[in-house]
Amino acid sequence: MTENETKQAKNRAVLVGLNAHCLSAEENADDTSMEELADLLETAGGVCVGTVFQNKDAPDPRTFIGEGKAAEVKELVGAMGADMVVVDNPLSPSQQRVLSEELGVQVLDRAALILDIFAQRARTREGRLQVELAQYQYLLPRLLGMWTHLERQEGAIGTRGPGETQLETDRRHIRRKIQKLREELEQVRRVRATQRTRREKNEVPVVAIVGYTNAGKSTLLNRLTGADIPANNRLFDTLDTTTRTLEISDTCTVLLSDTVGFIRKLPHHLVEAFKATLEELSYADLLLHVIDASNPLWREQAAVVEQLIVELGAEQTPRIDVFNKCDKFTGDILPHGADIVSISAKTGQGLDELLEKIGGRLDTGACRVVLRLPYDQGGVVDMLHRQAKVERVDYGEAIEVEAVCTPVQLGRLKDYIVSGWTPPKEPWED
Ligand SMILES: Nc1nc2c(ncn2[C@@H]2O[C@H](COP(=O)(O)OP(=O)(O)OP(=O)(O)O)[C@@H](O)[C@H]2O)c(=O)[nH]1
Ligand SMILES: [Mg+2]
Repeated sequence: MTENETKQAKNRAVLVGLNAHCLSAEENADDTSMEELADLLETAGGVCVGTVFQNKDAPDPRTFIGEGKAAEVKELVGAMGADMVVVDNPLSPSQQRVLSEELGVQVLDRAALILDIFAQRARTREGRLQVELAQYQYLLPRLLGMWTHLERQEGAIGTRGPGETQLETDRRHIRRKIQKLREELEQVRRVRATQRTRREKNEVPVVAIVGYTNAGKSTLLNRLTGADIPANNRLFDTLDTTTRTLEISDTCTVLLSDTVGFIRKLPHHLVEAFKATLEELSYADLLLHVIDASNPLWREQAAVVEQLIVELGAEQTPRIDVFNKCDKFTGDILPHGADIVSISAKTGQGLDELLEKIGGRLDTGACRVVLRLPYDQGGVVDMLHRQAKVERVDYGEAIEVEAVCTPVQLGRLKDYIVSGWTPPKEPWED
């Protein structure tokens, strides 16, 4: 066991939540968000040793929960031997500092806890850079209070005393670091953009799996493609995108991607930092929104995902709602419809129907076209043999191909199509 793990295993936390009329739903705590907070704590490697909940008209500007409640929390911290307090609501940097001083232990809010989990989980270079960027952005306004939590990751930051001049040096240091991380990320992304262009040239439709954390996204990808992505019953198990090919039918092969799970109150810095990864969603030809139907809160969870899809500019992308864990489902009747399917990624139930729907979504509007390709585009013919139904190939002045293609392929091949299909007019072309 490393020193870090020993240290983390010891974290005993008191959870605190505040419900106030004047706070938005995003900022408020309730029973279910407190339960989720306990799951998050466990995922981060801590244990919950007590919970304090407070109802109040408005948060206290100084201590957030109010002096009296702070005293109560302090007592509980002492009695339970806790070394950390986690507040479900977002705290301002100064509230976080004041609380930490009054309680005598480290105080985190939900955003900081999620950041910590992401930091533990990120595996790829891009993932790590994104988390680090989000951490520094979170840290910058909090430097005065010195966030001991981060010291574990960045020994250099926390080991110095927070003297006034030192503080300025630290701020400058962090701003430089943020700048450097942005540049490194830019570099990584350029490489990825090139890969994406190559993938698009290959004309394979991209299907992205999205959904609330723990909904079963990785299990589904594993089940469909025989991949072996870890799928554990904990939050944010997957942080890095994995892509595999999947044969839907004789004429249709797709790329299927697993993505990072969403959660309520995802820290803003994190959404910002991960935006580039998540923007992959808007390049997808189809989204599979995996919903954990066995969770009584699936409606709320699905709404969070919907909202993030909009925020990421992917609301126009066609979507199939996949109600998962139907082997465990005991509640009301689930919605059903053309773009909805119930499955169990665990038992395999409903997967044929899902494949059919994916195929249908990508195949509908398939039509027979004649293409004329210059000889230097011979690769397209190979692609058509793999991805579409080729009926005839003539090698004359140019290569003439008659094939049945899906709408996605048609769009991409439009420059070569000589008959059978005219690209739809863009609204501004009239
Ligand atoms: N009963 C049942 N359990 C399932 C099903 N699908 C997934 N699970 C379980 O749900 C838990 C989470 O599954 P994952 O596939 O890791 O979920 P995920 O959406 O990838 O989660 P994150 O990567 O954390 O966002 C695991 O314990 C799975 O075994 C299902 O159809 N039925
Ligand atoms: Mg996963």
